[in-house]
Amino acid sequence: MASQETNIDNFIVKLFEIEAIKFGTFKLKSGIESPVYFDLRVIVSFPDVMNQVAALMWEAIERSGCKFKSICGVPYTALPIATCICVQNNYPMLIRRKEAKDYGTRRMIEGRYDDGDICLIVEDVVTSGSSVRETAQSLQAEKVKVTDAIVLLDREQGGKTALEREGIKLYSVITLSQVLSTLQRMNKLDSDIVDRTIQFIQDNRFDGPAADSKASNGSSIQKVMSHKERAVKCCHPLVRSLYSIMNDKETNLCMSVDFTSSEDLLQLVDKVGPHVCLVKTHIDMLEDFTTDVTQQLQRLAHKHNFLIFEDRKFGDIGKTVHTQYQGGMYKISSWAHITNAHPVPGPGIVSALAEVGKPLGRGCLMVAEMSSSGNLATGEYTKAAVKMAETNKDFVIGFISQSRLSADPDLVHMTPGIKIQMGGDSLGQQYVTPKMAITERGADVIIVGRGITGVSDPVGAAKEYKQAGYSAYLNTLNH
Ligand SMILES: O=c1ccn([C@@H]2O[C@H](COP(=O)(O)O)[C@@H](O)[C@H]2O)c(=O)[nH]1
Repeated sequence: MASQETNIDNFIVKLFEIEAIKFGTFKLKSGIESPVYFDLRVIVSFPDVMNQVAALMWEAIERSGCKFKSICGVPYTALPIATCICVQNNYPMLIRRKEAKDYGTRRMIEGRYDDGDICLIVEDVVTSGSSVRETAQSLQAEKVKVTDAIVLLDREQGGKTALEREGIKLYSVITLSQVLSTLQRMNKLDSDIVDRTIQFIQDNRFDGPAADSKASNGSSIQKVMSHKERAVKCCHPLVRSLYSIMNDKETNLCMSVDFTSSEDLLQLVDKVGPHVCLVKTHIDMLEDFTTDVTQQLQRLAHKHNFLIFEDRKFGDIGKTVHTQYQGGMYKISSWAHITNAHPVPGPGIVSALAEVGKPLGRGCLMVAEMSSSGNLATGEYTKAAVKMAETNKDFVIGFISQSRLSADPDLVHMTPGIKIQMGGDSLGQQYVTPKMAITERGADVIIVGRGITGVSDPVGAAKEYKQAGYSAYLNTLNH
């Protein structure tokens, strides 16, 4: 059976082959010249592609966990897509007119609905989000609520953030970064076209800084608090230490040092230590682990003033994680200031880890969202992770996330999947730039692995990430 990733790869190639995705020079409605163009109108001529689009969009809808009574496609390209989804899954559909009729009911929304019904919007491509917004406004004018929208392709030019600010959560089946990385991997695109397209997207965004955005719980983030303020005002002593380090060293960079040799790990940490606020380990990757490694790591943390984060991603029942955190070969709680946990087993995981970590002043991050393509940490699952964090702030200090999930300044948002160049790897990792993670997605800390460890000059790269991350943070303060 083909994996979901292979399915998506094949689907992207198919869209390219039928010229629903084109590269070249295209004049957009706005007059801007774009190196990429999506013409999803052609898919109506390919019933197999229509079926696949409807199936992939339905899978994404189910994964999101969003609740709705009816479905409305944004006219015109998404109308047949919405029709297929509704017919295949037995959901009622609503149609939005673009112009009111000048006879009869003059209604802008056709179909049966009641006040307060929730309608899911379906769209083919999102750029700024304006077409989804217009459709939402027409529905809302008829007292139909809109809380979620699903798009086949997100061009990643800020539509998602802009819609979320207005209370509409946007889910996508594929993103432009995924299209670029798949086509490049399949030798369908040259790297200069990929680079030109990435540059175009970065230069033509429609959203503002995270400071104006809304958190998923609906509350506005009033003002971005500086690291200096958070070093004093945050409740958890570990969070205050982290912000104090970030303020003193002028860095929001966490290096992920995913090595198999202790010597390589310690040597690099000694060199890069001055530029980071955190060092993240996967200690079980080491082939030659001894307790000396964690002792040396602690010595380096002291020497260069950074905290240690063991990316253990605990995910079992309370009793098991209690023993794993405290004991075993690695004795994680004895040396790692921070660790993390999946919310999947339920709140018992937090209580168990807290029993071990709280007396030692340790902190835990909930893995609320992931960077890998097709991951399942979305929708209701993410919301449950946020709730677990917000109700356990004496031990849970924040999230591993891809977006700003809580307006509470006590909770730190750390974002992995960061590279200077957007794109991905061949195993599903997806990258955004430091600037995008901080200014648009609201990250407090950026986590960089191979962007530093996989290049010939890791110290130079660390300095570059430090500078990009910190200037993006300063930018959020100025807005
Ligand atoms: O959603 C997640 C959660 C954790 N990670 C971890 O971060 C680093 C990223 O490494 P790169 O080399 O920068 O891709 C790695 O240790 C992952 O296990 C993540 O990438 N995404």
